[in-house]
Amino acid sequence: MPHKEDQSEFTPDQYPPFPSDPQFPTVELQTISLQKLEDHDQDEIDRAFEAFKTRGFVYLALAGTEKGDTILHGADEVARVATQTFALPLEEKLKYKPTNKELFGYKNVGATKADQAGTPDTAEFFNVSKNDMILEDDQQMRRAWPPVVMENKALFAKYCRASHATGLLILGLLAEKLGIAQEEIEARHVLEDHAGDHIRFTRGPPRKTVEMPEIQTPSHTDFGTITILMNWLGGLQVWSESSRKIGALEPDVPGEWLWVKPKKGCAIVNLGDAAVKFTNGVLCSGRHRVTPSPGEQGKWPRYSIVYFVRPTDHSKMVTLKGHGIPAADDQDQEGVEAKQWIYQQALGLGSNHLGD
Ligand SMILES: O=C(O)CCC(=O)C(=O)O
Ligand SMILES: [Fe+2]
Repeated sequence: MPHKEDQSEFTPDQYPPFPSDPQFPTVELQTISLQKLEDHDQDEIDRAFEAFKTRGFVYLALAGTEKGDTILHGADEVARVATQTFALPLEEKLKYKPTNKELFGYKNVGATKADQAGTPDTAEFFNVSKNDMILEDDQQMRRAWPPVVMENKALFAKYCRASHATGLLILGLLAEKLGIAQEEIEARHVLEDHAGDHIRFTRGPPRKTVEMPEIQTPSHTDFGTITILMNWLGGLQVWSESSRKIGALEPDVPGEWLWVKPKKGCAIVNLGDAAVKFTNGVLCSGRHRVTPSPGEQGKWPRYSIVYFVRPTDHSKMVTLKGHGIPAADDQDQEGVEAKQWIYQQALGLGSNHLGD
């Protein structure tokens, strides 16, 4: 078992606040109430729709609903498991590298290029597959997981179910606004069907210098449909201008990086490239990256817990039909399957840790 001090790496009670210095300009995101969305509050749905069309990112206030409370409290527990996972020796973690054109398992520091010059990233990830975690105890998993993950399977299963359902609730409401049939969304995101969905633990090292030149996670848009992110320290930045170009490594429109201040009681929810694809660019997947935390916050290692909702492996990646979706020339085609589509996006980001 890991030592007790390994767990002290995640100490949210001790974190200083995000600095209010103008050298760290922050983005204004809409705060959307999960409870109001669950209650089908039309004003809240309209605000969420606008935000996902223009910026692709919102704060989602979680407290007060069963799913929201599971994510809010579960994220702290998952982060504690993350500290134990990352505390394993590197050679042990490397036994869990991705295989089979999937992104599950361990991504070591430096496995991705942070820029065109090939500068290595500084964050490590561990991606825990939804489909393995939601199995009954007597069912065969597709992959091997470290004992610390296996011991917490029930926690992960609960977290996956709550996050998946929250993502689907939002996607269903956005689909309704666009006139997309609910079955089109549901059929592509059946919980038990195999998908690239996973809980990602991320760990970024404390900042080495005030200048903080290094990038923990390079500029990207998420590949899946919707992402539910829990973080406690600053470091996440979004590109100020929205873009609907799928797959580019760097921003393709002029703008600047703005910090996303973590907000207590809220998840940060953003759409991914699959949502852009399904809606022919009506919905936006916000470009983002992770740098070391600003100011005093940079003294702590930075953890985040991310849930990626992705289309199931055999879903066809085509533009869906709906009154709010401009016609696209792929609408009557078969489309590439999601698993292949996502793998290609990952390779496009310069990942060199992926098996095939
Ligand atoms: O750590 C964060 O705040 C964001 C992580 C992220 O963007 C990702 O893992 O895709
Ligand atoms: Fe991301």
